[in-house]
Amino acid sequence: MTTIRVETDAPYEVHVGRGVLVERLRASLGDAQRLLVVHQPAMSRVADHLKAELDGIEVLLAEVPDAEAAKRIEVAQFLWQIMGQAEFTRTDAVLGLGGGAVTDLAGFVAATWLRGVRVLQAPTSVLGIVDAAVGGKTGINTEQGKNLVGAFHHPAVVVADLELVDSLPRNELLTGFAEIVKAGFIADPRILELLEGSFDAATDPTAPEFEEVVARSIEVKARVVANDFRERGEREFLNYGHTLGHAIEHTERYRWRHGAAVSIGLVFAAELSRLAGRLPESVVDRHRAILQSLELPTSYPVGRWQTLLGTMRKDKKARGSMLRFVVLDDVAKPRILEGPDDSLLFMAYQSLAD
Ligand SMILES: NC(=O)c1ccc[n+]([C@@H]2O[C@H](COP(=O)([O-])OP(=O)(O)OC[C@H]3O[C@@H](n4cnc5c(N)ncnc54)[C@H](O)[C@@H]3O)[C@@H](O)[C@H]2O)c1
Ligand SMILES: O=C(O)C(=O)C[C@@H](O)[C@H](O)[C@H](O)COP(=O)(O)O
Ligand SMILES: [Zn+2]
Repeated sequence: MTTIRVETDAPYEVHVGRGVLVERLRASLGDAQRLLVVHQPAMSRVADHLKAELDGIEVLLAEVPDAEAAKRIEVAQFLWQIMGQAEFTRTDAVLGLGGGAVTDLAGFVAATWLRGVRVLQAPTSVLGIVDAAVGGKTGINTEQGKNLVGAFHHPAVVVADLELVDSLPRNELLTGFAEIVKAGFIADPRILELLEGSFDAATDPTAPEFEEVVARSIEVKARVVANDFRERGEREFLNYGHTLGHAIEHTERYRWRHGAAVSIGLVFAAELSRLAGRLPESVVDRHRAILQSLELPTSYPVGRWQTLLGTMRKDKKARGSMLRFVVLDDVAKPRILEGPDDSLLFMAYQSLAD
């Protein structure tokens, strides 16, 4: 088992290993008398197993709709209702069991119930393990956009049991790699070398290369959120590729996976960096080559620019009417580009055409 400590004002550990779920969760329950397990349909058998194993505590199971359909106020309301009926108190705890959509939702419900109860995160997708479950950003979507309502709320522990990843479909596993590629370009070039060295090994959950890219990505995230939990500076770099990525998810009515939209967003941000005179073309090409080797999309139909631009104006990095983007000066040299000309943005968008 690998353990990575996140040194925030309320430090916690991220455990990654096989068969570690029950034991690590049990060790982190503290004095909770009730545990609300918020899980995706794909995790219902694991949730039943947890209920049987965690004796001495009342375990409430709440299955929520799959993927982004869970990140809605109606689903949060359903969970608040269960907690109210169970007389859930401040010593009780919530567990997010599933992909990033569920860890975001469970974290949000824990952050808001009684103004904050403990949340334990058990991510089961690659994306959830390397990114969503770590760092304490929680939230839900609204009609207007992605993650527009949420709270910063540290998890008490993150337990990533790689045995659960065995059932993750291959395409879902690969979309999670968009965030791994992001971590490589903003902070850790070794991740990119490992991916380029052998895509097969790096994406095989039983291979040491997979464990290394996963651990390195978590370490990138842990370092950044320890320095800047509330995103007043450096944490914005974790949003590389997300300004357009989130707008695509919204425009596509959340039928796209986050990782697929971020993949296109990464190419857009790299092209914007190049057009702004910062990044050599070779590094932009490297983005495309790595993402395409992972079977992730790197192009997007032209003709949706005005809708996407309107949605990007609601991005959390915007200040008033000024759009702000994470760009690169080089690999591992992220910067903020403030208020680029619409014409520059449009040129970057046009470069996404097939
Ligand atoms: N809070 C953060 O810092 C942060 C970071 C990155 C992404 N996110 C959010 O995470 C979400 C994306 O996460 P995701 O890609 O995991 O999507 P997801 O949670 O929708 O999961 C993707 C699919 O995989 C299935 N699945 C998950 N684990 C499985 C398993 N072990 N076996 C079989 N099926 C499994 C799910 O049921 C779903 O159908 C987005 O909402 C995104 O905004 C949040
Ligand atoms: O943890 C962060 O900070 C990130 O930006 C990580 C992103 O991968 C993640 O998708 C996050 O949910 C985006 O946050 P948002 O603030 O842009 O909604
Ligand atoms: Zn993301």
